[in-house]
Amino acid sequence: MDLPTPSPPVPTATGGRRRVAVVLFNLGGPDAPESIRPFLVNLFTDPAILRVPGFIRPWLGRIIAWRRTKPATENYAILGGKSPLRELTEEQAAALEAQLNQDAGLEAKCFVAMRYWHPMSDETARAVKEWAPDEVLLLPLYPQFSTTTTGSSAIDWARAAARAKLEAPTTTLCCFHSHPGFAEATAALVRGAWDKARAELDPAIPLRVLFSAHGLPESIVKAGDPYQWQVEQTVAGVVERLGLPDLDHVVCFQSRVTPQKWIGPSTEDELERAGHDKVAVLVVPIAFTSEHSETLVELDVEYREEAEKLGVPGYYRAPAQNSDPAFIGALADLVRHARGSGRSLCSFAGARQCPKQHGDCPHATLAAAMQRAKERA
Ligand SMILES: C=CC1=C(C)c2cc3[nH]c(cc4nc(cc5[nH]c(cc1n2)c(C)c5CCC(=O)O)C(CCC(=O)O)=C4C)c(C)c3C=C
Ligand SMILES: [Fe+2]
Ligand SMILES: [Fe+2]
Repeated sequence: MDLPTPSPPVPTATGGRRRVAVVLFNLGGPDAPESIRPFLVNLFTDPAILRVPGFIRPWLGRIIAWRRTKPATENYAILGGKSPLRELTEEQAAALEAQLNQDAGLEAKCFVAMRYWHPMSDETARAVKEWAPDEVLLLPLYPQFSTTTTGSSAIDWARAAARAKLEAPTTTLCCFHSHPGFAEATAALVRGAWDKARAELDPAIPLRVLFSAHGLPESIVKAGDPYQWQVEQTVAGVVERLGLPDLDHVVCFQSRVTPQKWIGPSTEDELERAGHDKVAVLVVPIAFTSEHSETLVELDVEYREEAEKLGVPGYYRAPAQNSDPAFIGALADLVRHARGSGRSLCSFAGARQCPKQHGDCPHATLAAAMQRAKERA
């Protein structure tokens, strides 16, 4: 990917170890039942999510959030009334910080900026400013780039950083969908789950892997989002490293929440096909790097029940990466590469061009969108 606007490294303010603030982006989740409605309002009034004219958005977003509150509350009730995302992301931040601080010449501090619930960009940008870093690295915890996730977080960060008068040189990492270390770490987790499932299952029953990614409205992909293509790249990289010849596998999409047409096949349709084919399934979450409501409720409760009803002869689930040391090692590698790249928007070493989006690439236009957000702040 040709990514614009180089920002050359500057000498350290301290003259000693370079102080690098790493800001981990994630979506965020409610921390109590009463946070569910305002969290959903934040989500559905985001222009990256609800793509309608600006004057309608605050109204329509609140109506959609109001309608979504009941099913979301039921889901979070299963998890004790809150999302585990904040704690899990903070654990990832602490593990990454420990790895990075083993590097000579580097003093790293990892911060968390959630898009729709606390800690959000404004409070994190103020904390980063107070720490006075020599440079800032923005690290999405979404492996694949979508304007609805990484793009939205980066734009929100640019606004918040400008308001906090945080002027340290900043590098934004766009994605790491087929980074070798990430693919290796993910494949090891899938392989462990596969071996466990195979050991439990009747040897006569075939096992199919369902790589289940978060869905997106089809219109967002048609508008140029490289997300679906990058999900396919992740799956290809993981399958290559699994060492399971002729693996029966499919990429599918879960968590449809609006009535528009979403990209497919849906994970539910794939469960139906597995029931029809009488094959057991190993479901692998492939677009989230930590457990949250869509893995712990949708995959572990709802789809499991659905699979039973559909006559699927076995249902297994691979864990999300969370603070798996190999995954954290891959993040550390990404941080080292990105901060040394001399670019303000950085891809990872060996990233392949997205064939459809090249020339009109959302990563390339992200720099301009971040600049506009900064100017408007
Ligand atoms: C139009 C709506 C949505 C789009 C597009 C969307 C994209 C998207 N989301 C994730 C990852 C997560 N989503 C989470 C929660 C969540 N997402 C939506 C809607 C859209 N997401 C809603 C309404 C919610 C709230 C929960 C619910 O009502 O079901 C979460 C956090 C879950 C938690 O534990 O709190 C994550 C993470 C991706 C990767 C993505 C597009 C690529
Ligand atoms: Fe979502
Ligand atoms: Fe691209």
